Amino acid sequence: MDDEQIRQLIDAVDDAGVAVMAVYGREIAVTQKADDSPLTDADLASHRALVAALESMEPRLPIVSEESAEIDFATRQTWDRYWLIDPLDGTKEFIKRNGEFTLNVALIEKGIPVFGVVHAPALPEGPTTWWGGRDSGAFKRVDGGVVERIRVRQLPDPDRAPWRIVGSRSHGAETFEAFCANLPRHERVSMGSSLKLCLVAEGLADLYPRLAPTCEWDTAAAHAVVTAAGGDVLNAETLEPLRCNQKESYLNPFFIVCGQRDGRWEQALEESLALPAANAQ
Ligand SMILES: Nc1ncnc2c1ncn2[C@@H]1O[C@H](COP(=O)(O)O)[C@@H](OP(=O)(O)O)[C@H]1O
Ligand SMILES: [Mg+2]
Repeated sequence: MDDEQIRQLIDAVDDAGVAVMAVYGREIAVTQKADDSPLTDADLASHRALVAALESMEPRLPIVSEESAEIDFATRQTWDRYWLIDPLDGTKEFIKRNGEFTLNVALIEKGIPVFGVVHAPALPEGPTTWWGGRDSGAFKRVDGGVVERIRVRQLPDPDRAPWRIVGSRSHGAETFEAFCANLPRHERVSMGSSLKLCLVAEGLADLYPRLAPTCEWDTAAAHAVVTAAGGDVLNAETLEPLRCNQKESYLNPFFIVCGQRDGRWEQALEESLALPAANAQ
């Protein structure tokens, strides 16, 4: 991605954020999808805006969106590069109107999220965008202000500063608790959507254990930001980096997001994965 493409992409996600906020400002009609997850007009408005923008970009690449994902694996396997989007991540938080939802666009190359944009249009500090890629580093901009370079932090000595562990507001509380129970002194932060990965990318959280289901579109864009900021998104069983487009299903394995790589949490992960709740994926 060159600078002009990055600018175009960030503008496209900003514009889709405006479409989402138009729905946020009025009464939100919610329907249930086949898998029982909620869907609003905002998911669809954002999907349409992002797809139209990506289709106008060069080079033209295939697109997988949470709202248009029925593409068989045999076809997807032939793709070297494609866009993977979650038009509205944290739909439950959107409905609760707590601001913790995001728009997500990732560029996937040979299964690896190499560039990502995450946009949170309704945070108290103002509309916020994180982006990053393999060749460019990771950045954040709040409310159209200055662009700030971001970086993960080193896991502190817990006797001096507690580790900061971020978990979902709405999913996987049991396995999150089990993981935390095995850690040294720490504090817990609850957050909706891919904002959890952005907190790690910025060095505002140390670990995000996700020992509960997610899909590839939930994580890919923020995954690219985390790796560009010096962190990792690792399969919780193998500790190998997460990859997209390796199988028919879009489900991610359980994973852990960490800042600067450090083995001090591996024992806690092993112990929490041994629990029945974690094995019932
Ligand atoms: N049983 C399940 N299977 C697959 N994905 C799930 C899931 N339960 C939750 N998720 C994913 O978790 C995301 C929300 O995570 P969090 O609780 O951390 O905000 C949802 O994103 P959407 O809001 O885009 O549907 C959804 O994709
Ligand atoms: Mg999602």
